[in-house]
Amino acid sequence: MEVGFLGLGIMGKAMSINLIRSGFKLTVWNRTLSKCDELVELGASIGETPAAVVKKCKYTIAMLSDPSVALSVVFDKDGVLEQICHGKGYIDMSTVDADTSSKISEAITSKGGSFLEAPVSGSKKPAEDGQLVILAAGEKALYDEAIPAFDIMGKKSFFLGQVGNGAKMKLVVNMIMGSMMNAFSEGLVLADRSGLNPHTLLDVLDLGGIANPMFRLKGPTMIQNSYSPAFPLKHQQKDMRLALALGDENAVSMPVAAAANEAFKKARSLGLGDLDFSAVYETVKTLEHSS
Ligand SMILES: NC(=O)C1=CN([C@@H]2O[C@H](COP(=O)(O)OP(=O)(O)OC[C@H]3O[C@@H](n4cnc5c(N)ncnc54)[C@H](OP(=O)(O)O)[C@@H]3O)[C@@H](O)[C@H]2O)C=CC1
Ligand SMILES: O=CC(=O)O
Repeated sequence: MEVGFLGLGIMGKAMSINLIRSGFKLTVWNRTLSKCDELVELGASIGETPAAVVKKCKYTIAMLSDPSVALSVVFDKDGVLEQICHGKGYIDMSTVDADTSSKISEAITSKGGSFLEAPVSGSKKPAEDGQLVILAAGEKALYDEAIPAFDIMGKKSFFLGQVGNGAKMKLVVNMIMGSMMNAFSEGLVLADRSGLNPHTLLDVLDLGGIANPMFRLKGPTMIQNSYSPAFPLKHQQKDMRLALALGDENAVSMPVAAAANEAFKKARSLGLGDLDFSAVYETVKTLEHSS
C-alpha cells in the first residue's frame, strides 16, 4: 500500500525516513524539491504536487508549518482536495488550531474522503527516534488504519474523539512548554546575575521535583548560547498565539502565557525566528540588560 507524505521539514523528514526504513512505500512532496533527495535515495517516489501524491496513495500524511500552509496545501490549485475521494484518507499532523482542522475536515469529508488530525508532541530527536506522542482526533476508522504508521513514528497514540480535540490538546501542551521555557530562561539569567554558576543550577534542578527532559536537553546549549533549531522559535510563537486565541474563546485568563508570547514575539522581531525556541533566552537576557 502506498502512503503519501507532504512536508519534509525538520519533523516531516525524520518521520518519513522512519516510515520508509520500516518498509512503508512512500510517495513524498515538498515545496522545496531538493528536500526530497534523501527520501528518494532511501526508495521513496516523488509526487509533483500534493494532488499527485493523493491520487497515488491510500492515505496521505501532512507535516506543514502553520494553519495558512495547511489550508493552502489542501485548497489551492494542485492541492489535496483535487484528488481526495471515497476510500482515501488525509492525516494532518501539523500543529494548527481547531478551526483550521475543522475546515480541512469538512472539505475532505464533503468529497467522500476521511480525515484525521494528528499533531505530535516531541521534537526533532523524538521524531528521529520514533518516540513522538500522537494526539489524534477525527475519523476512528482512519486512525485504526494508520496505527501501524503511528507505531513507527511514535511511542504512544491517543485517540481524542472529534476533530479539534487533537489540535486543542497540542496547543495546551505547547502553551505550557512555551511558558516553562520563559521561566527557565529567567531563572538562568537570575542565577548568572546573582553570581551563581548556571551549570550548578541545572544540576540542582535535575535532582528536584521540577526536573524534566526539556531543562536537561536545552539547559547546557542555552548556557553556550547555541540554538541550532530542533523546534523553530517561529513555530513556538505560532502555538502561543493559537493557544491564547483558544483562551480568548473560552474566557480563560492566561497572563503567564501572554507574557511568554510577548517574549517569543520580541525574539522573532530580533530575527531569531528560525533558531530553536530556546533562543528566547537571548530576549530575556536583553530585557534584563536594558532595565
Ligand atoms: N520541530 C519540532 O520540534 C516540532 C514541530 N511541530 C509542528 O510540526 C510542524 C512542522 O514543524 P517543523 O518540521 O519543525 O517545521 P519546518 O519549518 O522545518 O518545516 C515546515 C514544512 O512546511 C513547508 N512549508 C512552509 N511554507 C510552505 C508553503 N507556503 N507551501 C508549502 N509548504 C510550505 C516547508 O517546506 P519547505 O521545505 O519548502 O520550506 C516544510 O516542509 C509545525 O506545525 C510545527 O509547529 C510539532 C512538534 C515538534
Ligand atoms: O511542538 C513542539 C514539541 O516539542 O512538541
